[in-house]
Amino acid sequence: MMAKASISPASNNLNTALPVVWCVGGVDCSGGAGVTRDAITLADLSIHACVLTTQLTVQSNSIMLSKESMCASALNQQWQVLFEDTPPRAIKIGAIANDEQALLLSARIQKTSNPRPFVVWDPVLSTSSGGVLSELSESVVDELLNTVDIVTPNIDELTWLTHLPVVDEASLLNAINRLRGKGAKSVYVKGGHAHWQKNVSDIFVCASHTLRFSQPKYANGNLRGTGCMLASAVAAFIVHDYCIEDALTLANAYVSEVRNHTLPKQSAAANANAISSELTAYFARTNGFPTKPESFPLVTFHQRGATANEKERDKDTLLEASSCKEGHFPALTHTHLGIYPVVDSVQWIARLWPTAVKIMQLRVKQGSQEDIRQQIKEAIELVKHTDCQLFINDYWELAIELGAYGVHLGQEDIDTADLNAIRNAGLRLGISTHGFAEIQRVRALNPSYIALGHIFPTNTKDMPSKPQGVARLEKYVQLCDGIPTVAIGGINLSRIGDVAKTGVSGIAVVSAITQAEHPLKAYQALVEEAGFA
Ligand SMILES: Cc1ncc(COP(=O)(O)OP(=O)(O)O)c(N)n1
Ligand SMILES: Cc1ncsc1CCOP(=O)(O)O
Ligand SMILES: [Mg+2]
Repeated sequence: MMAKASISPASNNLNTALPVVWCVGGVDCSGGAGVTRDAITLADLSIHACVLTTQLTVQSNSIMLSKESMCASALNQQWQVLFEDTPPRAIKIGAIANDEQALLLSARIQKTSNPRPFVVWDPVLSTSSGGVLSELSESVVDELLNTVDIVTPNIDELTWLTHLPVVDEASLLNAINRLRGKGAKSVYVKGGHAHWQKNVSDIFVCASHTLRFSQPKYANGNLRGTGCMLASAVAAFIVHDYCIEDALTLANAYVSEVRNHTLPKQSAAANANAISSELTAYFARTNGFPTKPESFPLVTFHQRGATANEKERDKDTLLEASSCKEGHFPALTHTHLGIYPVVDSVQWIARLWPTAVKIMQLRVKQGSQEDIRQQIKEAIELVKHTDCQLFINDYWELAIELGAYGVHLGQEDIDTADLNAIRNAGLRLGISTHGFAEIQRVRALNPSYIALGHIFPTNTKDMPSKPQGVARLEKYVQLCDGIPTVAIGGINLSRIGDVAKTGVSGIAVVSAITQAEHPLKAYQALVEEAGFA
């Protein structure tokens, strides 16, 4: 499983109906960007926004006339009055007018502990109409970088923060490294202005890994404030308890859906009514939680090595990211999978196959290579002339050599396994995932099924991630968009009914069968309770 950056949002002291996020930034009197855009985005994602104003900008959709900065003590008062009443679970910072404001904010944030809010800094330098909003000295920028959890510049802002030109992939990575060297815990650079890229490719870098988020090139039309929207959405999804990788994936999909939803379509109706379409295009429509599979970015992932050659390896993976393996793994023979027993010996396969089970997995975690090889061989032999689709966990080379039906791999395995060899040998491939980012990573590989877990707490395996629950499972199934899905983790007779209602294609279980007093009866009861009979 991909290592998740360890970031957890604080919880509110107040028993408010909605979680609270503070937006700190400038008021754009046209409503297109700034804290107005933040508050609308947050409300759209079921968050209450408190607004701490740093400056009033007098601007329309096309021109910025002037700005009036708030003095630091007025900003301080806003902080004080809100803090007792509606403490934030996250803070989204936008345009900071000057050093005084910035130092006040970083001092306040550093003193806020227990619970400590998650802080996103979108370092807005200027308006889309060209007005400069922020003048910060280098030491103050560094202070802020060391205070916040994530900084989200676009390419120009990255240059502003680092004083480094960013003109291609190498200089982009160099500037990100500079930012991290200055103390930024994690950096998310928006690639919208990266003229050298074929697709829009945003990049997230933290201490342990790098993720790329790619979308086809888009036109923003008259839509403003998409950077504010993205950073606010990240704060919102963190507060809704998503890990940072999933929060970024969801925020990216959210902005994409708002854009698609807002910009005029090239339809006859839009053309006939071009003037009003133009006008409405300034004003982002609300969207709610993103759900459309086509608006989610392609995600590629690279674990950062601990060796000197790290830079080179990062580069390799990033290049590889754009060429994400083409082709599909073979489809499953039966896609209504039903109950999917995952067992640790060939004896269990022998015991269960008379049930007419449609899919099983041999997951052997102990024993000599010779013993494992023998078990895989016998298991393949046992199900050879049956309907049962047998997947071999981990041992993809043996699975190919011994002619298995399929292989099941985890997130780390797909970094090292030869996926082309598996596909060329005609084996099916199932892959484990643990959230939105991993699903988007894996969808691009066109596997035979996607496993989703762990849904409930489990004693069978130590899981670094949190249980996902049935509500998220339902969203994951929708995102898999027709690729067969398998739910796994802590699923038993009392939980299986709710799991089956999500529309998942199969339900994998270990202990509910292998620790049952009567495993065959337990299998049958699960089939019936899930409505798979
Ligand atoms: C159906 C199914 N889903 C998930 C897993 C877990 O696989 P993986 O992440 O490779 O972890 P291990 O099983 O190897 O511990 C699975 N085996 N089957
Ligand atoms: C292998 C695995 N991967 C995610 S959860 C899990 C174990 C599931 O076992 P159980 O069904 O006993 O909770
Ligand atoms: Mg495995």
